[in-house]
Amino acid sequence: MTSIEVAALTKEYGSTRAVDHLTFTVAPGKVTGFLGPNGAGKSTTMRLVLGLDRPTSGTATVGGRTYASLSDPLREVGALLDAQNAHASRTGRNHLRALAVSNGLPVRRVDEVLEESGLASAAGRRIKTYSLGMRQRLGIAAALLGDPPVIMLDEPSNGLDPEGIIWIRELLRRLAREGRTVLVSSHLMNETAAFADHLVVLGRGRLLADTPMREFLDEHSHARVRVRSTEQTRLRQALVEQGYVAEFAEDGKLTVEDAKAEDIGALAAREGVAILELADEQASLEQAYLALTAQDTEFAAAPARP
Ligand SMILES: Nc1ncnc2c1ncn2[C@@H]1O[C@H](COP(=O)(O)OP(=O)(O)OP(=O)(O)O)[C@@H](O)[C@H]1O
Repeated sequence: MTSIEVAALTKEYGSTRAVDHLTFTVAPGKVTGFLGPNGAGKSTTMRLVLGLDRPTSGTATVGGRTYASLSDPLREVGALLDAQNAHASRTGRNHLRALAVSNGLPVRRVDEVLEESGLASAAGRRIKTYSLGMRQRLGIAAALLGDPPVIMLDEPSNGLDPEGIIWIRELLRRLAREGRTVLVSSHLMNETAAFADHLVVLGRGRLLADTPMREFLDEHSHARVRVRSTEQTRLRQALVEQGYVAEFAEDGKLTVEDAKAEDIGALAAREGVAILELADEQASLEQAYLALTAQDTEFAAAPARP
């Protein structure tokens, strides 16, 4: 079982600290979602794990060894960093064949991964005719070529259509079930929640969260009720008196935090207020994530002037 270990990792580009004293471990048998806004340092961290860049300080290792010291790297770590860097005038199949041959991998793997990534029928076409989604699939096929126990994918859903997004989700789940170590970056919380067992969140190069997905969900998505009645102001008053936080939404409905529909319905009945609409709602996970990273977004839009 092979983990990815990042320890006190720091990378500076001139005066920019892209990765700031980062420590976390990516465990086998799980999909770990690597989240953070643009510029948070996700790609830099992955590049450092792959030895494509040298850390300013700290270490990034796979199974206790640096990538550069692995004797058979493609059999140990499969990675998708930039799907655009394949040789555009080659066919998809030839691109994978060249990779297999130069890395001493069995050529039969080429057809297996083409099949697995849904590219079999396009394998004879030149990569320059591929859509962005097909290039992503080709990049993922290349990452799987050596049948590695560790897989790192940087924004693999980029350019994929809804069918492709479901495919990647299922692929990631399967790779984790097979006991592999799977690290997948994204800047979308809801997308990540659909496949990740564990979350590592970065903001401006720093670690903001390293937590099981379940715990993040329990902690950050709370129950809330939306209610519309014949007497909204009176209902709100009654709710506030009972200790609820109840605010008017733009559509005139009341939003009651940390509440259940059945309790609010019962309270309205006691007050003699007629309910017109009543629904349980989960606060958006995306909002919790945005709140977590709000201070650390490099390219946040300036707030609108009133
Ligand atoms: N080669 C480089 N030279 C100078 N600065 C760099 C270099 N690579 C990354 N950076 C800077 O380091 C910071 C982290 O970038 P990085 O690409 O790792 O973030 P990211 O989380 O992957 O974001 P994105 O989702 O936009 O790819 C950014 O401020 C970026 O501008």
